[in-house]
Amino acid sequence: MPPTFDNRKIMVIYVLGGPGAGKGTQCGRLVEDFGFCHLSAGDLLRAEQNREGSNYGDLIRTCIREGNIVPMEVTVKLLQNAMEATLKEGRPGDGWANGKGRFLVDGFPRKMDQALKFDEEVCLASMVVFFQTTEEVMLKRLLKRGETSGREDDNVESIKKRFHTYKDQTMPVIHYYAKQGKVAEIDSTASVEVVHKEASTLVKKLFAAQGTPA
Ligand SMILES: Nc1ncnc2c1ncn2[C@@H]1O[C@H](COP(=O)(O)OP(=O)(O)O)[C@@H](O)[C@H]1O
Ligand SMILES: O=c1ccn([C@@H]2O[C@H](COP(=O)(O)OP(=O)(O)O)[C@@H](O)[C@H]2O)c(=O)[nH]1
Repeated sequence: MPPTFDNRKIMVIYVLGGPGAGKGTQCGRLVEDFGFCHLSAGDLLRAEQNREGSNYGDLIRTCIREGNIVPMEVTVKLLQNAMEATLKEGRPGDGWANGKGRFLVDGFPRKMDQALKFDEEVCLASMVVFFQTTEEVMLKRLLKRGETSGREDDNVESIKKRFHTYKDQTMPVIHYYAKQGKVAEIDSTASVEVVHKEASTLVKKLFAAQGTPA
């Protein structure tokens, strides 16, 4: 089966990094700069978990609390549906009309099976932006976020499990795309502003290389 989306019309950038590395924050800033559609796999899963009538609520809740990866079929379908809905809506004037669009896919793929399935059945990513910092920094940020996020996984026990899953399952994905020359690494230890400048420069370079207007 050919991929659902045509890479001549769709640009996808994967945004990866450990839990609390700053993926969501930086995606928000890049949306302001470039008008991307920001799709957070974690947010889509949490919305599905809370959707009345969902068959996956309990499965997603348990996986998230335990820091495990939800079976790929669920997440890939949610992303695919969200992309289709966005493209159908269209946002003329923002590079979205006529089935064209650009997406920041945040926190995905975090396991090899997801990466292979999305590449094969949905579309290829142009680049992986990889936010890298220490576990110490991530732990501190997540505990602070946990004071207000209401997230069931922003506690020490779940965070430790998420770190383990990240090293065990997600780092191989980053190595896989690095071998394809697609990974751009950014040290996200610095302030939001400093990290944002670097991320923004990277995206501009990608647009220039692809002949896409910023
Ligand atoms: N560069 C930064 N410096 C300090 N705090 C940050 C920075 N980037 C993000 N944060 C904060 O750290 C927490 C985790 O960031 P978030 O973007 O949610 O990470 P992720 O999506 O990678 O889990 C949030 O509370 C956010 O406000
Ligand atoms: O493709 C994905 C993305 C997220 N998750 C689950 O959602 C949780 C939270 O992910 P999110 O990206 O929202 O937060 P982060 O851990 O990066 O802070 C993860 O620990 C996983 O349990 C998943 O199963 N598959």
